[in-house]
Amino acid sequence: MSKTSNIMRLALLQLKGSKDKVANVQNAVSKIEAAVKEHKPRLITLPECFNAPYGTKYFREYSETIPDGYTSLQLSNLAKKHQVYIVGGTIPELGENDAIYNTCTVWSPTGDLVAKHRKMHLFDIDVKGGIRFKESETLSAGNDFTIIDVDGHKIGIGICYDIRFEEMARLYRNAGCEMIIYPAAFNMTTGPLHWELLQRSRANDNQLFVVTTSPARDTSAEYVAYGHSMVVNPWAKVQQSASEGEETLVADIDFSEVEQVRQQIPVFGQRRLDLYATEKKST
Ligand SMILES: NC(=O)CC(=O)C(=O)O
Repeated sequence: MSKTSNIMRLALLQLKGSKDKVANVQNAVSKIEAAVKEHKPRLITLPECFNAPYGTKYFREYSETIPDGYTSLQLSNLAKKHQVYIVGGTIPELGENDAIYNTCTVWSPTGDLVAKHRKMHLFDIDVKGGIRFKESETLSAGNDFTIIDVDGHKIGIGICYDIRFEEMARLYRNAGCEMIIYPAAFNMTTGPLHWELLQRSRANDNQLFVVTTSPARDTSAEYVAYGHSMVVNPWAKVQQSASEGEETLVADIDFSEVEQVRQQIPVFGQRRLDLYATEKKST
């Protein structure tokens, strides 16, 4: 698709969550409706695990099939009704052979499912005195990279822990991406340490926009999300950041900044590919 404009308005919906799936989805519906009415975004992003509690004991219980499950149908209808792209955060997906995935769905303005990204790197950490989490107890990992085209701009999709793996972001850059969107739920241990650092690092490594959308922070929840949904520009500057609560962050993206930084700091062409390379293995 050829580039129709360098300017794109995003709405990042930092949403509260609960153990009530229907209430979670209906909250997303109302916030999407409000964002469209007030801001007319081209693309809307939702948080990781926005329709369910973020916890290994909940994933199977809250899982649903894609694209015919309840949450998918709601997002598809909204995308078509408002003629907007929706990067639908993530939901627990019931996949083939009864496997469960942490999956991001992307809906076009015609309501079609144009991409489905399954979290490639499962969040398995054990920080002493901090947090222990082991997605691999119940989830399977995805094996595919996901790139969408919005108005001629290639956008990579990753999910939360995927942001820690610079090879993935580099491969998106190598494929021509100007932005990477990560629905993500960092926590109160790793959030203060790494949330902004990782986004600015991936943006700087690859001279592209990095966009993250977190759940709102709920200190009564079993998993307390960090919040601070963010847009980082290709200069690795934080363009905009939400706070901790439920919030809609509206950002006007100027993709011409990507070319500007790449021309002024031309690291991509200066790589010593005679000595090293970042390569995608065929699966
Ligand atoms: N929750 C995640 O997938 C990742 C995370 O919180 C971290 O990397 O820290």
